Amino acid sequence: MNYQKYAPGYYPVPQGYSSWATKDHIEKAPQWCSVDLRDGNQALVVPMSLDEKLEFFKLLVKIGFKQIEVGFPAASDTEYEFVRTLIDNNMIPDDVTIQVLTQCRDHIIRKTFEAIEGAPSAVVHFYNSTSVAQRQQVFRKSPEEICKIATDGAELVKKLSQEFDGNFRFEYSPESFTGTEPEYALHVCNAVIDIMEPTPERPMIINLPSTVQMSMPHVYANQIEFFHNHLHKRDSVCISVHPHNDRGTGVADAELAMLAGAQQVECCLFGNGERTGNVDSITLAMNLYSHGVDPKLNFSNMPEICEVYERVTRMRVHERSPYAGALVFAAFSGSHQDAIAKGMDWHKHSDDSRWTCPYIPVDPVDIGRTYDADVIRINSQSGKGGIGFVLAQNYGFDLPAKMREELGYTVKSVSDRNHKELSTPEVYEVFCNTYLNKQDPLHITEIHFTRVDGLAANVDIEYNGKIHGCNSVGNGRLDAVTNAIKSVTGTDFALDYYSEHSLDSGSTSRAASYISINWPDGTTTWGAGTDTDIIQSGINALVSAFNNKF
Ligand SMILES: CC(=O)SCCNC(=O)CCNC(=O)[C@H](O)C(C)(C)COP(=O)(O)OP(=O)(O)OC[C@H]1O[C@@H](n2cnc3c(N)ncnc32)[C@H](O)[C@@H]1OP(=O)(O)O
Ligand SMILES: CC(C)C(=O)C(=O)O
Ligand SMILES: [Mg+2]
Repeated sequence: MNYQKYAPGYYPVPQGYSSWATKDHIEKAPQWCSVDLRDGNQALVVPMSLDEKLEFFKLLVKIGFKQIEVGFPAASDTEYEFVRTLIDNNMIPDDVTIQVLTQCRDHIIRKTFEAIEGAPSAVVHFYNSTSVAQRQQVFRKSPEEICKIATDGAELVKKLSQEFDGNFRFEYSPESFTGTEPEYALHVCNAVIDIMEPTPERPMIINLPSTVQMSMPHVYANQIEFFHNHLHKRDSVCISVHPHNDRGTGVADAELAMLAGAQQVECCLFGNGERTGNVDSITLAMNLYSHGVDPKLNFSNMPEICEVYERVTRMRVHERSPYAGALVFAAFSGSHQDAIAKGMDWHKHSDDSRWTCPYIPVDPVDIGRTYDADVIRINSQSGKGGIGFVLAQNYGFDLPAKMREELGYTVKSVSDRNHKELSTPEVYEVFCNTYLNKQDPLHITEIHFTRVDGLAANVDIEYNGKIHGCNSVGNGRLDAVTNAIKSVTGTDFALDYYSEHSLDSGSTSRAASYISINWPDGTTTWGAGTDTDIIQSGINALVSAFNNKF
């Protein structure tokens, strides 16, 4: 790889434009502008059909976008028809403004106005490339000639906005801004502002795209602050950013730019868009949300958003896509699971309403995900805490700590041996097969208790296929049965641990019991039992613990 072939292609602003760096918090949501239906759409292998665009538009409205770039009407019949369909069928809610993109070329601008004629509220977004590379290689024009493309475009947009019926506002982008000298880009933008004559009542948008991301995010933020300080009619101009993600820092670009004075962010769901995509609206909004700032977008039904997005764009939401991916709340590793299970429990019983659960930046339930299916996932990296959590959450078994540890190793080894994740029912199956109500080689077929001095038990025990009748005594029922088992089997062991809890609520509730017994050779075995009768549940646990020795 010949790194000498490359050099930085960006143009930093002079020193003195980084006061944004003293801020560590974004205080309010920006004006969001979805560019899913334009920048996102133009990057798809198969652009969306009219019906797909309509469905996506409705999804964006439902999420709460108030400004939606709906297309590039001059690009194709579908794009044009889509815009006309929205307008002609009154499908644009009163509080939503549509936006359309056009190059600064006469026939394309005219076609764009035909597409939006009669729109209740529309932003005409016109652009031309200003970068050094495009001036040299694509347009082969001087800086002033390139500036004239912008100002001619602005003149025509302004003229047609007075000729066509509709309520129009304007956005201008010096496209390839990040490859443009900031002073020159500022000169072009100010020339456009001077023509459009925005007012505080009818502001225009100056969009500073990182068309191709070329620098680290702080360089971009400095550029935004430079514009914030030097744009004409600043009180009548909304600074917008439109970060792409070539260097993988689109979110950082947008966030630092907001600190530096950007008021609008153009973005796409799941970071769809040209090449590596546009900045991801979900990450940006949820980053605000997770800091306690109202993002003004609603992602409470993330599974539905993923489903519609994947179907209409034919793209895939990556498993690690922030906040939305299938695995972003999943913890496989033992120490994470342990901390999460304890954190969840702490939150259940704490008065502190703020979410601080370890390893999970937002409560999955807030965005329509579930704890059991999404959070604790079991494989060979898992630990007793997580495995215990899965059993407790889904089946109500609250295992004693030592037993949980033993089950943990058993479950891990099954996953390791089979080289696969274990589903919740599979974890339960391992628990049942290993501990629950085990009947072999010993099984109690009949049992009667009578109270004398202490407790007497008359027990029929099937052991290794043979039935043995036995009378025994003890200081309680479990003790009497323990003595009967010892006498029939000729073994010696000591009851070490016993606990029980109810499994379900109501009159027919079952009890779950856990018993460990110590053996003369120093080993310990565990068993679990269930029954509607609490005594029988304890006996089942005892028998299981006994059987686990053999
Ligand atoms: C960074 C971005 O995302 S910008 C948006 C990009 N999106 C798209 O291009 C999708 C939609 N585009 C299209 O469907 C087509 O490109 C159309 C319909 C707009 C135009 O189509 P065509 O005229 O056939 O082709 P094309 O786009 O290649 O035109 C290139 C010409 O436009 C000029 N041009 C390109 N962009 C601009 C602009 N913003 N302003 C003025 N002129 C421009 C080029 O210099 C070139 O000029 P030339 O004919 O003198 O060589
Ligand atoms: C049209 C412009 C804003 C664009 O998409 C870009 O520069 O990335
Ligand atoms: Mg773009």
